[in-house]
Amino acid sequence: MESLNLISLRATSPTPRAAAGFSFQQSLNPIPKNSSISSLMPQAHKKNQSFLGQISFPAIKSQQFEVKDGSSTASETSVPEVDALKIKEWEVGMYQNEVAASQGIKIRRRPSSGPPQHYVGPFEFRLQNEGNTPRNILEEIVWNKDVEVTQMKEKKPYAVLKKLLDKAPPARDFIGALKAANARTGFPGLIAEVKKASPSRGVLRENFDPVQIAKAYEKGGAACLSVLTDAKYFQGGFENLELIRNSGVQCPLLCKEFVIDAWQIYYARVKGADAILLIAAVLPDLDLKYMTKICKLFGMTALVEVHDEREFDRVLAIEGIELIGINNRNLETFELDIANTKKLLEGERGQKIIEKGITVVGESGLFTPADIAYVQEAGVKAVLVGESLVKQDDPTAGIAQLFGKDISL
Ligand SMILES: O=C(O)c1ccccc1NCC(=O)[C@H](O)[C@H](O)COP(=O)(O)O
Repeated sequence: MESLNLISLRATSPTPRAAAGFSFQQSLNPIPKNSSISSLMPQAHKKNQSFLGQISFPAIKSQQFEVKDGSSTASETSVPEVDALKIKEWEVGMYQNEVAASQGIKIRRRPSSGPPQHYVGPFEFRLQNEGNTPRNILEEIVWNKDVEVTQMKEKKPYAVLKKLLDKAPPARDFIGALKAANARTGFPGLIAEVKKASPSRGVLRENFDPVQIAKAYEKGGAACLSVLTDAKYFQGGFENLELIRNSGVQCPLLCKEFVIDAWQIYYARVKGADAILLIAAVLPDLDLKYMTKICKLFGMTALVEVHDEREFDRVLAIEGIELIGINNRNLETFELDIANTKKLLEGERGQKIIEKGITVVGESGLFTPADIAYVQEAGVKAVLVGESLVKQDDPTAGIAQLFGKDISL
């Protein structure tokens, strides 16, 4: 039975929908042109489409991205907000969860039991139950991101970003930089992470100057940099990405975000990102395909992250993916095991990677030259390293220590 816990009681803000979060109408991902919603449904779910028949999809305020002859446009349609429409939005949100679940994705994109907040006069109550309580940290991050992106999109809609895109400097070749570093040093190309804190480790560096750290990494021989842009859980920000981009640092930059909406790719590009992280544990195949295409359109690289065999197989089946990260950290439990990289690259999967010419990045938990040698032996051509470098007083020296050699030369 559902437990009824009063977990918050506060005056409502002037914009209760935004304060409550989980407002779905602006957070629907754009649906590729010429796709009907039923064509996006897995077969197993097609029989269960009672609510779909009643939804007029064009009527939902949505932002649709169109790709035509290599050019991109975004359009917005508005309709009056009515209660019935809100109910439909919930149904669509739940449907997204269903599609994801059918692909083995355990992370729910948003709460499945309806809006968690209930308004009684000026007060707000939350009824806690399994459907509206995140099951793990990754799910919590994703649900919060949904609210955050909805609010950011209101401030900077596609039309605004499109104009800013034209002014952004061209994207740098992320994979090219990794390959060149690998060829030059004989070690995996290094993506060094500019990260102040993380949910699993807390604050990693009190005295955190993103530009100083980025310059130290570049000096130490990093091929590329990864910049955390999430503020709530990692104490990062898009301002860090922008500051580093404008500081004269030449390394291509990865926007380390929790992407749930194509709008975030536009925003990252405007802020100077050359690459962006797409997490297979969060994004269904259709999103991965679609977002990868948007990245290509912008000259950006998608780093598609997997943690287990199922995610790896899904991603290997998608055409056009050139960079795959194997995360040694389970983002639901925080468990770290660098043997995960080896396990996933053994046998047929490793063979497929070679045949398809995909570059693999070993991610997380790399602290010593032996760790680097271990994942290199497993088949990676690049590594993504955060904690062991960012904690060093001198991150330049930290890189030489990590590789057991000065790789800047
Ligand atoms: O690190 C976390 O606590 C975490 C929690 C939830 C989602 C993502 C998380 N980390 C992202 C990463 O995997 C790392 O930042 C990255 O791979 C570098 O790892 P490390 O070298 O171990 O800092």
